[in-house]
Amino acid sequence: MKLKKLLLNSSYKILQGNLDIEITDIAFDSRKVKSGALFVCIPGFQVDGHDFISQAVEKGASALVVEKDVSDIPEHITVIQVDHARQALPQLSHLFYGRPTEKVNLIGITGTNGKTSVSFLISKILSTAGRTVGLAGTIRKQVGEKVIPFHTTTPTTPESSDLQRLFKMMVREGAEDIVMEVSSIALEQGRVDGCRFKVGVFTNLSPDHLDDHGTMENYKRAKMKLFNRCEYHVINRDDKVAEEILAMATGSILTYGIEHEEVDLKATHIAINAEGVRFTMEYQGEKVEAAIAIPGKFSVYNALAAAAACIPLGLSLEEIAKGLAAVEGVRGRFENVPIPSEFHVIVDYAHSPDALENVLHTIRDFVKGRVITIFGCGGDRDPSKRPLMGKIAGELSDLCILTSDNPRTEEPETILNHIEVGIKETQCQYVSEVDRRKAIGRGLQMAKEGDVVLIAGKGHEDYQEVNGEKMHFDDVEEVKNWVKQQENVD
Ligand SMILES: CC(=O)N[C@H]1[C@@H](OP(=O)(O)OP(=O)(O)OC[C@H]2O[C@@H](n3ccc(=O)[nH]c3=O)[C@H](O)[C@@H]2O)O[C@H](CO)[C@@H](O)[C@@H]1O[C@H](C)C(=O)N[C@@H](C)C(=O)N[C@H](CCC(=O)O)C(=O)O
Ligand SMILES: Nc1ncnc2c1ncn2[C@@H]1O[C@H](COP(=O)(O)OP(=O)(O)OP(=O)(O)O)[C@@H](O)[C@H]1O
Ligand SMILES: N[C@H](CCC[C@H](N)C(=O)O)C(=O)O
Ligand SMILES: [Mg+2]
Repeated sequence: MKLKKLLLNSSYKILQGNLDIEITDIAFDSRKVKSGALFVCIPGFQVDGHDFISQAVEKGASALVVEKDVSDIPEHITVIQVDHARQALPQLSHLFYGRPTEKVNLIGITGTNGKTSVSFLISKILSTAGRTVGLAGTIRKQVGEKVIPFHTTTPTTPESSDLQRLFKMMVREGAEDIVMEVSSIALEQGRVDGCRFKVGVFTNLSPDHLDDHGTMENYKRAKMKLFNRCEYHVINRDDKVAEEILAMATGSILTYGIEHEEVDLKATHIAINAEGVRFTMEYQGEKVEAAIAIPGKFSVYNALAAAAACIPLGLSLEEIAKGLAAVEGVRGRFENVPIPSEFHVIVDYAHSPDALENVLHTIRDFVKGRVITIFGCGGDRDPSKRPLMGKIAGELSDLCILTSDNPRTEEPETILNHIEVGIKETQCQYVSEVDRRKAIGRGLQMAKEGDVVLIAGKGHEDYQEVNGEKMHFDDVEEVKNWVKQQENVD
């Protein structure tokens, strides 16, 4: 595509060269530049893309988008200057990849907890109804049955040009609907600018990512950015910030909830047990029985969010209930690990105070024996959540084992000390064991008939990140290995 066409909707200054050149690719990482590419220089949090111009040129870039003044660029390279390179990238990419989001129903989910779960539920409902669905989120990116390979460091919501490329690929593979998680960081950085959403879903808001956003107010404002670019807004009206979102919503509104009197989609007659939840879905006077094989009140909320998102896509309540019934669970989300023992083991991705509290309440509702919680908190992430999670785990468990969860560049012991501050406010017995494998072994060893062992924080993750290195580690696999070891000892 000609550079001139790519710049159609942008304001820019030509520093050198001409716009009548063919662009074959868009890159924001100099290491991935291909011959004929447009290299967009982004000043990042770690390094500055402008410092890698010579590498991009060596690799064959034919044009640059910069926001700073640059010099000594070879004459044959066209250089365009914009105010904000990261903000220019989505618009350029949207045009370069042929406006893919205008060819599908794009459904975006934002909120502190439940994005991955709700996106899986929506995708299951739509695929059960016979539609081809694209899915982009934390666990994987896929279209239909095809998993799209991505580097392990790719964020939940990829950078805008990766995202638009992914959308194009999904459209080519026949996707009619694309369901994606939209993180607050992505909204803040404009990664979804240029996307046209058919439906935007808000699940809930509770403290997390305060290291990135500074205050809850900023965090909330970032989340709200999804709701000025959607045709339909699906809002959890039981959440305390729902009214604020409703007040600024620009499209049609569909609310859901359990407690609030005035919602469009309501769950009543809720029955929760260790296997899952059953409830009645009520919408505009119509009632349908629904069930989903993931326990917890939060599962009812996730099912309602998914159901409400599918209504503007033309699905009936019966089709929605059929899709929910087909859900077999989501990897690492309240995942029951089958073991030949008289106690239960649950692996869950709860890594925020609110998520941990929800999961532990759910377990408390059905546990016959004790609750043994094994968890930690991520390094280089919001330290304010550590004592809060310690307190919640202490209040709702009989025994806690504090351990490592991606310490990254921090000392694992320091993180555990922060968690201890909160757990010490409770009566709960606890031990600290930085080695997660040993911690899991210890928890399982201590478990007796009727107990539930919760291994929280890593869910689907298959690595432990220490000092920039990701080593293979999988909580479910660890439990299975422990079982094998016991069998060998016996
Ligand atoms: C904090 C954050 O948002 N980081 C993202 C951000 O990085 P950055 O701005 O710091 O980039 P940088 O490393 O300083 O590099 C600046 C520029 O120079 C380029 N570069 C760099 C090196 C080089 O040799 N050549 C080169 O051209 C880079 O490609 C980049 O364009 O932009 C990068 C390019 O898109 C992302 O890969 C990176 O995500 C990192 C992997 C990350 O950890 N992100 C997390 C925090 C994240 O986004 N998480 C959210 C939230 C998850 C949740 O909801 O819980 C998510 O959506 O996943
Ligand atoms: N609706 C909900 N409300 C509160 N907690 C929830 C909800 N849904 C799931 N959880 C809890 O939060 C954890 C993370 O859920 P999920 O992965 O769906 O959220 P997410 O928003 O995608 O998280 P991330 O931002 O890390 O990608 C689950 O393992 C569960 O413990
Ligand atoms: N999207 C979250 C995931 C956290 C998962 C937890 N295991 C951790 O490493 O803190 C983040 O990157 O902050
Ligand atoms: Mg997620």
